[in-house]
Amino acid sequence: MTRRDEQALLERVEALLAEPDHAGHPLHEVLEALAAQYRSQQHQLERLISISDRYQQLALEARQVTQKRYERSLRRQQKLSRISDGYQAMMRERNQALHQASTHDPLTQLANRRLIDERLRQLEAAGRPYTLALLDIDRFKSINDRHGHDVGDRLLVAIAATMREVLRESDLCGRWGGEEFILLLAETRLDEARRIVERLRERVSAVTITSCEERLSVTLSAGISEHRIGERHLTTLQRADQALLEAKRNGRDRCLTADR
Ligand SMILES: Nc1nc2c(ncn2[C@@H]2O[C@H](COP(=O)(O)OP(=O)(O)OP(=O)(O)O)[C@@H](O)[C@H]2O)c(=O)[nH]1
Repeated sequence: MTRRDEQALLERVEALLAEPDHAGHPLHEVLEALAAQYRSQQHQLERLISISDRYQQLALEARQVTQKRYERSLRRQQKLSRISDGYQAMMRERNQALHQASTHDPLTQLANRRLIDERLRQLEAAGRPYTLALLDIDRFKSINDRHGHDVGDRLLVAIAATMREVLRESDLCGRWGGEEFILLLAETRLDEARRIVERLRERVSAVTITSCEERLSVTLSAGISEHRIGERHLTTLQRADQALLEAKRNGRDRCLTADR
């Protein structure tokens, strides 16, 4: 029976009870008590339902407040983590830039003396074989004197770019001084190093830049030395330097290996 049916039945009972003809009927009193009992129960049930509805409403509101608070705090955390990510990325970039600046030459972007020194020490400590070459641009002063320092700089940058192109990933090329470069060829014997440096010398001599409609190019002299087991890298460097001096004395635009 639905609630509506129950209500209709109760109304019928109450209507019957209200009829004067039924007053004094033996069932009148019992039925009246039953109807009153039913009304009271119905009232209590409605109160319970209303309390339960209010409780559910309160629980729903509490859940919504908690949900909103949670979403607000989540948005705040997401914003904080975006700021922190951005900050970390900026720090990473700055660290990389600092590392690049401390290990590379600002003009040519080649490795600087500090990085080359570090690699030489590492190779020496690890006992790994290597050959190194010192390369010096020939008569570079005359380029600066005739065309100015800026043109000299452009030529240095073009030469450095060619060196990067010619060399293997594993080779390290650095700017050793003003117009002097160094190559560090790990796991490379003297003969192979000589071939590499010769190729580099030819490629550098083909590099040209234009200044006042004049095409400028230069040549390179190089001294090559293979590291000997147990010797300090400074000694290897000194031999390469000697070979470079010899190359200059012998007319430049050439590549000499140190005596073994
Ligand atoms: N443009 C420019 N010139 C530089 C730089 N560093 C050094 N130099 C110049 O390089 C020239 C080197 O001259 P020198 O040492 O006399 O040697 P060179 O004229 O190359 O002659 P050789 O080495 O004997 O063949 C000098 O004029 C320096 O000023 C630089 O960063 N930029």
